[in-house]
Amino acid sequence: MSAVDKGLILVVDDEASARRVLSAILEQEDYRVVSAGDVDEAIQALSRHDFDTVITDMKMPGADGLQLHDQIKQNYPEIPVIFLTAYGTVESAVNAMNLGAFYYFVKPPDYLNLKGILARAVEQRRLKRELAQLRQRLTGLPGPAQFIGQSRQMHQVCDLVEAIKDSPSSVLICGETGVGKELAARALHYGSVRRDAPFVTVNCAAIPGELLESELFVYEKGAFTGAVSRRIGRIEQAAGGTLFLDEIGELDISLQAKLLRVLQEKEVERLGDNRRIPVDFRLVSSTNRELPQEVAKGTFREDLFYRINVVRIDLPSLRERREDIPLLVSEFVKEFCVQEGKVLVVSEKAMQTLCAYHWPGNVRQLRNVVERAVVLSRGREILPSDLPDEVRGQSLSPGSADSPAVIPLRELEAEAIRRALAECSGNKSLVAKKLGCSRKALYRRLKEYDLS
Ligand SMILES: Nc1ncnc2c1ncn2[C@@H]1O[C@H](COP(=O)(O)OP(=O)(O)OP(=O)(O)O)[C@@H](O)[C@H]1O
Repeated sequence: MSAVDKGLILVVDDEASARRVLSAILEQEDYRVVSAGDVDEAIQALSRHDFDTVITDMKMPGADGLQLHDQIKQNYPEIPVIFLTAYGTVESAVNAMNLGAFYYFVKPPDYLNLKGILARAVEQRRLKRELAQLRQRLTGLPGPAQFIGQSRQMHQVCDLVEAIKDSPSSVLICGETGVGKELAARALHYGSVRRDAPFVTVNCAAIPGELLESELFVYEKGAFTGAVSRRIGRIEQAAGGTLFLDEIGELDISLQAKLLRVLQEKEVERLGDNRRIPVDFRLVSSTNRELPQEVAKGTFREDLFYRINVVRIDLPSLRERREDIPLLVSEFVKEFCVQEGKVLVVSEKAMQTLCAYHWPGNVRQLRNVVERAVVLSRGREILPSDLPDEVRGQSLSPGSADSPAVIPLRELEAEAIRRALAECSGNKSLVAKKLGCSRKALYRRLKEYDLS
């Protein structure tokens, strides 16, 4: 970061000369500037960079400044927006200020005045950012969970979480490793009426059988070899709150029977003194196994399966919702830049590489890759060279270590469209040209594969 870096500004104007003049003036003042010629470009830029302020023209062909303002207020409410407007649109700019815009100037603006207002906007943005960080530190982690994702699948998950959060019914969260199952469990708890009671996690895969039993149920001194003092088991600890059994598919068959009894009788038998204690908790479980298959094999009790699976939440893998990758990347970059004290953006090529990878470890892997890139990056941009070899080197060639030997044609076609969209920054005419199909055919496939 330059010692005099004053902040990152997005300038939006359909007139190239107006963009150039304003950008040059701001750069002279030690602001960094990204410019966009229309609202679509501006929205793409917003998903990639963490702007301190947006300065936008009001009237533009297609979507106008007001629509951009709406989008910013919805998705990035902390970014101040300054309007540049012609005399004819002053009324709209005043309305926008009533809806939360920071300021407006009639074109051509008095640049001295504009610089003063911009400095205040940037300062306000920094204060809000600091406040959010302080709040997060004060409330302490683990806290309420925040799902990042705009895809249709993530909207469906969030709607389901919202609909069932206050119900006492048991929930089973299914999905591959790293898709956010624990995050969903936290969202359920911290969004619910139980939020002030404990959220207790037990990882059934990480704790061996006998120890797991002692984790779950109270044990007394001498209850079994190694038990030296009295302690409240996890089930009792979750009283009034949520018990999250991570990887429930790993629970051995004798513990499955004990858990089933607890769920049926709403009582826990204390290990060691055989007293029965009433318990009230909501059970949320997660698994990356196909439990019906385990039931069929006899390794998971059918009666327990029905008890824990009253409501099922399926979390999609990251490759099934690639449109969320740019947003996840930019949020993780912001988070790790704060941690590392850096200011970084992701280069176009690096973002394309991230969007094209198939992410077997899902969001966890993406988060780790971004953290590593932020730590390694030496310049102002994250480049493909800051990404690990496996992410850079992946191709759709059959038989490579990570990719399946046979790729369904639909998947190949959807992948080709995603890559072209990323390469052409979403310009549909160019995408259609590059793919050698008509715009109409492209739009049909975009709809069919749910790509935006
Ligand atoms: N939608 C999301 N938005 C933001 N962060 C996410 C999202 N999904 C997952 N993460 C992050 O990815 C990491 C892994 O998430 P989590 O532990 O919830 O996954 P999991 O499905 O429970 O994994 P496992 O099956 O391996 O236990 C966490 O750091 C989590 O915060």
